[in-house]
Amino acid sequence: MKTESSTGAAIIFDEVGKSFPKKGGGQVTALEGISLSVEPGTITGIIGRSGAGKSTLLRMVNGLEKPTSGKVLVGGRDVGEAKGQALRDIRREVGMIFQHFNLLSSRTVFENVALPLEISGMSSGEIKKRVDDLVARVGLQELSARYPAELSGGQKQRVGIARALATQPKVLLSDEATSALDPETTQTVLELLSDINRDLGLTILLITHEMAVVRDIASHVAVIEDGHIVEDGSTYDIFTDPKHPTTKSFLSGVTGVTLPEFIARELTETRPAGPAREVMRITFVGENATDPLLAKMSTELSLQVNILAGAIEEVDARPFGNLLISVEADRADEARNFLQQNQQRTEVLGYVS
Ligand SMILES: Nc1ncnc2c1ncn2[C@@H]1O[C@H](COP(=O)(O)OP(=O)(O)OP(=O)(O)O)[C@@H](O)[C@H]1O
Repeated sequence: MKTESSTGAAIIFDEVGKSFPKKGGGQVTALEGISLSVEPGTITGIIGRSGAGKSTLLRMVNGLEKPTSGKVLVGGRDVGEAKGQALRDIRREVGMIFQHFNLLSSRTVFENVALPLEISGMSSGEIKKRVDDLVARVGLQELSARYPAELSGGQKQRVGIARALATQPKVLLSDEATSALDPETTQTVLELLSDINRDLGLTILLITHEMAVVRDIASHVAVIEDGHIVEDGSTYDIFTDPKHPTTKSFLSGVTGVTLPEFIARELTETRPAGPAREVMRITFVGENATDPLLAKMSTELSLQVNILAGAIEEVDARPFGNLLISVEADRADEARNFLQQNQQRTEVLGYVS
């Protein structure tokens, strides 16, 4: 089902800084030197811990916060400089959804979605048509006359999404929109956001503290820490080849591949004297991700490979595998060369006797 189509707008952060006055004098620096280009029609995740600056960054896109330095451009327009009608125009093009939904409890589903259109002065006939369409798009046509208190969390977020889309925005901001939902409901809401992105082409910028959300929906990701972007790129590249320790720590819970406890306990950083095995992580990426490379390596090199843990996952609709193996330490170089020649990444985790 397609409502009136819109096209996404680019969002550009150009050397953005933001500080707040501190109680009792001085300044708190919330963001510093933020440069990031969000392409029109993409879904970008901003991930960071509490207090990293995510909300401040997001709120600059609709002018709820103004940068102290640098510029934020939405569809080429400078949000920080915009005032009056120009700012209202930008805000109409930027919808937002929230962790706690922010619905009006005294209004029905229909009336909540209609609110931004009433404010914009649209006729009631046009409002009815647009709202019915949006309520159907988010799958709530049967519940249009219900009040928020009569809805589940997932249904409330669907109302929030329909309301955010009412003014046919070019950008949708999501402020931890699935953090208050259970995992199953989170999946259905993320799928709805993906469908909306695909059907309407609007740009989605979402903040989260969960890499699983990024994996499931975003094509790009920026990792933010203490007000700085420490790493950004395509979700696939970040998942398969993270560089920064913060990114690695966000990923450790989500790639789901860890050493079994009895091996982790024995693992040493340096090779022990005597016979030993090297433990390595192999990241299978791209077209070779599902190839039976290990079997091939074992046969071609006559090498005994022990598989310790592993999984194949999908990121941005592309497979990547994560395998932890051990091989005889004396022949580990041969194994690494073989894998690298087949375009796979390896990382030495340590040694066991
Ligand atoms: N209005 C404000 N006045 C003073 N300091 C602020 C204000 N808003 C944010 N800050 C400070 O800026 C920093 C970044 O806050 P921000 O809310 O953007 O982080 P966050 O990553 O969204 O955190 P959370 O996930 O907990 O919401 C924090 O140190 C915070 O205390």
